[in-house]
Amino acid sequence: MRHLPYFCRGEVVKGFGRGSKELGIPTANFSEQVVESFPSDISTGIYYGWACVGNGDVHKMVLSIGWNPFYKNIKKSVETHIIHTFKDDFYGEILSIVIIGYIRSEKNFSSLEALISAIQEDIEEAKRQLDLPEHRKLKDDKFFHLPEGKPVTH
Ligand SMILES: Cc1cc2nc3c(=O)[nH]c(=O)nc-3n(C[C@H](O)[C@H](O)[C@H](O)COP(=O)(O)O)c2cc1C
Ligand SMILES: Nc1ncnc2c1ncn2[C@@H]1O[C@H](COP(=O)(O)OP(=O)(O)O)[C@@H](O)[C@H]1O
Ligand SMILES: [Mg+2]
Repeated sequence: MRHLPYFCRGEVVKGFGRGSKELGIPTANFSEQVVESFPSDISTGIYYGWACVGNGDVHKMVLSIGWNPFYKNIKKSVETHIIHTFKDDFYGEILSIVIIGYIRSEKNFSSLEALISAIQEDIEEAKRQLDLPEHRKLKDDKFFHLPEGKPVTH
């Protein structure tokens, strides 16, 4: 797919607060400025890749780009669920990600449970894909070791 792998860094901002509360799956949302900096022709949908908060460890992640049709958002969002348990929230911190592969398009669902189980399947698919040697190597990319504080995309 075009644009992949895509490296991106930006501040974590507040969303609608649904991820943790309604879905039990928190997503770190990028600011509008970062969302607008994405290539306009990048497909909306669900992706997998690697992510790190500040200078922390690099973890597996799943990412959603789009309008969340289940919730009919008006603004496009780019949200990362990091496959790791954090002790605290990290609003205001710099999140660095590399988007590696596409999983599926965004969908509407007939129930919250159906949305949650689709996301859980995405997480399992991401875990499997990211164990492949060609995907694992991006975990060690120098991008993750550059000094933070430059919320610049490239
Ligand atoms: C892996 C993954 C897959 C998702 N798939 C869909 C989807 O197919 N349809 C949809 O409406 N929202 C989807 N979402 C987005 C959730 O609806 C969204 O993360 C949730 O509403 C939390 O939003 P918030 O950060 O504003 O609280 C997905 C999110 C993730 C992390
Ligand atoms: N594993 C995780 N992945 C993503 N965000 C996490 C994780 N653990 C804790 N968080 C925190 O939860 C927040 C996201 O929760 P969420 O309910 O989606 O709220 P919001 O709607 O404000 O994005 C993130 O901004 C981050 O501070
Ligand atoms: Mg969120």
